[in-house]
Amino acid sequence: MSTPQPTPLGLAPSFGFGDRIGLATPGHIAAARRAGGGIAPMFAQQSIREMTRTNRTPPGVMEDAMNACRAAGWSQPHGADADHLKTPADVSVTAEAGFTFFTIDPSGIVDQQADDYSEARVRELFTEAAGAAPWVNGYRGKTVKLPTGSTIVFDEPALLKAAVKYGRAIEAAVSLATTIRQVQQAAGRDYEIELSVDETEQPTTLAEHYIVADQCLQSGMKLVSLAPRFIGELEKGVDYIGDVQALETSLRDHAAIAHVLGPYKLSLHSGSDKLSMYPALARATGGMFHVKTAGTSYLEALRVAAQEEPELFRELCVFSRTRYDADRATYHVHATLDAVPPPEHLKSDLELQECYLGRWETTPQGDGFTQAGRQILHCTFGSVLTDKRLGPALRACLVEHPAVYEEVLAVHFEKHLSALRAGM
Ligand SMILES: O=C(O)[C@@H](O)[C@@H](O)[C@H](O)C(=O)CO
Repeated sequence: MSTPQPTPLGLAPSFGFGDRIGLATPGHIAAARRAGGGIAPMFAQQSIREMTRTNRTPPGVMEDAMNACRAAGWSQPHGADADHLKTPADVSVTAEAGFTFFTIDPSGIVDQQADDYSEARVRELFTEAAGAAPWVNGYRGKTVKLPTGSTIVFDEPALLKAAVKYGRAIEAAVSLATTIRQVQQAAGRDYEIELSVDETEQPTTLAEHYIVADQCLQSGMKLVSLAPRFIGELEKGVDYIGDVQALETSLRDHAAIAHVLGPYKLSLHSGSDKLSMYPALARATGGMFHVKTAGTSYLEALRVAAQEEPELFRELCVFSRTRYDADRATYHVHATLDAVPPPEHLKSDLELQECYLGRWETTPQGDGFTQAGRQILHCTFGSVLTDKRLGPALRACLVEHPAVYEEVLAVHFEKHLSALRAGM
């Protein structure tokens, strides 16, 4: 059977295999096959931010994924995620390339300081924000009792803060969704939308989630998935940091909102390596989840270099340290350079690999990653891949050892998918 074009996956449990280099899809397919189905894959997934950093294009990302799918004889439904879209131009180039899952990211317009303002300051700012939030009166004094037993109270402070924090962001998201609808309808192509508000400093409250989703749905947005900022720390390249039991309780409340208003899926961004929370996510959502990963496939590419060309890996670690403080700017990470020994202090190649990539614990909920080393390598992917010597050298290493890259990815992502299935 031939490989189908990407298609909307609807409410099926789904998993995004972001590939920043363009050589990871064979390993992603191997993992999906070993895990035994039940979770629909998105092999083509890149954000505009990633493609800018790696000098790749939407058509190139799509071509790399589709070529690998055809070569592997992939014949099942699969999606394609145009990730973190902010402008109509982002929509045009990704829609034209055949993406079908459009992730709208209004985080640049969200007032990130809103959670720190005093009530007086919020009232002051609301006078300017009110125009973008005509919906405030519609919620005033309302309460919503969720099937979980939690109650959302739309009191004045919550409403005014939501208006200040998300008013303009909701407007921008609705506008971009309209562009997506117009572009796809004109081309006669189906599509689905995710709204990503995960990249905020503070967790998304239940009231904020309810208002943002309700307003987007009332606008006619084809919302299939929403990514709130969950409680705890969901940092790049490392496992979940926080109380997983408390997280599961919170996930149940967010999932209840998605069920009452939608239904739509809850989406986990920065999903790489968060295996300790995967069963909770699957349980709390009743399987109505999307998990998005990308950095971990890049880190596993570095693992191939560590195993097959240790001198190259050592050079990549040294170079990445010089770029980390600049490249970390748009990512949620805590690592600092002094948190991990410089490579010159780690004479053994194995010690260097374990220190910068971590050892996989024996259990799927591996928590033995070396957090700082992984975050330094994770955030500097763009600098490495566009470096005139190191980028081609890493690609050449992967091209020379395709079976090794495929196997490390298959093992790595089978554990990811098995941890999700443990909660289904
Ligand atoms: O790094 C990026 O720009 C994206 O891959 C991520 O932000 C993506 O949305 C994600 O959460 C994958 O971990």
